[in-house]
Amino acid sequence: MAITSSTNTIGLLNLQTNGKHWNMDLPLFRSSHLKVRRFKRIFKCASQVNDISVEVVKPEIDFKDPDWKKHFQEDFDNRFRLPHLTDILDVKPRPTTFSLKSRGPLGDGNGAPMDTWYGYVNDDDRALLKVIKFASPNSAGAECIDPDCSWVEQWVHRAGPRKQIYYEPKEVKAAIVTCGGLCPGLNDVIRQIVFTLEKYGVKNIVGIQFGYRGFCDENLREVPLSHQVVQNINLAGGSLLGVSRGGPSISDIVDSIQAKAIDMLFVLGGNGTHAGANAIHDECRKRKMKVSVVGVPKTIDNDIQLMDKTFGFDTAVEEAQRAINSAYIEAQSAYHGIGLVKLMGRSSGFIAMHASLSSGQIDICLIPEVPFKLEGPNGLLQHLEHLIKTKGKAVVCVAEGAGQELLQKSAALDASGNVVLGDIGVHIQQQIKRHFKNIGVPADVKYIDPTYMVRACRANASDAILCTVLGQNAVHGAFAGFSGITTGICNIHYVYLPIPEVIRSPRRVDPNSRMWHRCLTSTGQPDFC
Ligand SMILES: Nc1ncnc2c1ncn2[C@@H]1O[C@H](COP(=O)(O)OP(=O)(O)OP(=O)(O)O)[C@@H](O)[C@H]1O
Ligand SMILES: O=P(O)(O)OC[C@H]1O[C@](O)(CO)[C@@H](O)[C@@H]1O
Ligand SMILES: [Mg+2]
Repeated sequence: MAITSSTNTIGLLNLQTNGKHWNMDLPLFRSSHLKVRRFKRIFKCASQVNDISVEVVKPEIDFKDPDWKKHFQEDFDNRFRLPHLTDILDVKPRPTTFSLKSRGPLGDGNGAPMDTWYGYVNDDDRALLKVIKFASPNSAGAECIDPDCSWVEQWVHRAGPRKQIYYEPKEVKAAIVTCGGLCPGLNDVIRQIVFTLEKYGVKNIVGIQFGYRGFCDENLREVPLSHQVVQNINLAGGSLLGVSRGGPSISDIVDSIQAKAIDMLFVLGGNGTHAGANAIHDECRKRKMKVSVVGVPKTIDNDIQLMDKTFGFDTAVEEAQRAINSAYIEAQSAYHGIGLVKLMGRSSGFIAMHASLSSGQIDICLIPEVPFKLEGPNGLLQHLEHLIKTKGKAVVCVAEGAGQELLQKSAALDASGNVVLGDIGVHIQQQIKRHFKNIGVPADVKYIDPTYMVRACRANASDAILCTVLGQNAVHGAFAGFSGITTGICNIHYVYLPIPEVIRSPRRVDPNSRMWHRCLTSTGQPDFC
């Protein structure tokens, strides 16, 4: 596998097993050798893995250079600089039309900003990306840049309304598109984008139907959006505009943006959608178009880098918890009951980990980041046998991407090119039944797969607030003249980030993190190696 170079990466681990290629960041120093040893241990654990090769790309920083911190910070500032219309176009700003001081009963949003109102964000405002000072690379979850774990400030741009804007609101045509899978809160974000655009004075707002596909399918017309249209859409789950995977080429999408005369494009989606948004931004730049492309990260999997969480994740966890509760009740009420719940999480086990933690009812949590064995003295089945003997019941939660090496490999891809996973839930269910039959111990296995139920619901309170802030900030970012950016929450502050930095690789549960250790403490499960 080719090693992709990433300037945010001090080292990069290229790990090959007989069945799989894993390309992982060593996000920051954390003693490469320690980390390699740990990965080797983890991967040897998986029963199908018998060939491991590991390569660590040498750190690019020369820590002997007395100025290395300065160089690191300069490089960091460059990487996190937000692309702006003025990078390629000679456009001049004008005073903003957004002011909460100037709102009148008609809400026309056209009042002049008041100099005495301190509600604007300064372009030089920053928020800290990393807030823990680790004393040692061996501290749990440590991310260190150098072997001494020196403190290096990493600042990112604060999100919010600016005093100067780069568009004439009355002339703006803004479009919103939602791509990928569903996620609770999509409608809340659409609604806030529309409200905020109108607050600036934008009249021409449209929705693109069914993801990127809607740009080029003649049967899919633009949907006019206004306060009235979106007023109550947050009361239902799903997306008013529809979603899809796959779709037209970037150049066809940009042709369509040009033909439709769109000035601002708000893109709601996960890592694939953001890769698309960034490519659209690049192509618009190449064509010298005055277009702001702004993302709002959407994924119940919570697999976007650098953010505290993505919208929809909390709601998905809450829904998942209901399924776990049902599995628990079934297991408790049956003789030798075993409840098994499969949850979404293609390559990241955040939903499974958080739902296990929040329910407090899980004995075994299985995630893609931590391989496990079914058979043998340290295997999952042996532990289940022990739980049935000692507690009389057991509840297991498995993320859909976990234990894929235990299943027959398939080459199938979805329309976006994502690998179609094997059904680990069904496999584990069958193996548990077979095992208990073989040992002559009765076991009543109840399997629950709430997959689409956890994401087709309406956003809960905390997600609704997050969606509101992100939707508003997306509009502020576009009016400020940024493009190729996304908006998120970072250490409880709201920030703008350049898209490439958040999609370098999917965010995964770190098996060395305190959160995973807390989950293990809560379930009491052993390592299944
Ligand atoms: N590398 C890429 N470059 C350009 N467009 C992409 C890329 N990857 C995916 N896309 C497009 O982005 C859209 C959504 O991608 P995908 O289906 O992977 O969902 P996602 O945004 O990752 O969300 P989810 O979290 O639901 O998987 C699709 O229309 C797909 O064609
Ligand atoms: O069936 P679909 O729509 O392709 O979505 C399934 C995928 O969506 C996700 O929830 C990401 O949105 C993954 O966890 C899951 O693999
Ligand atoms: Mg994706």
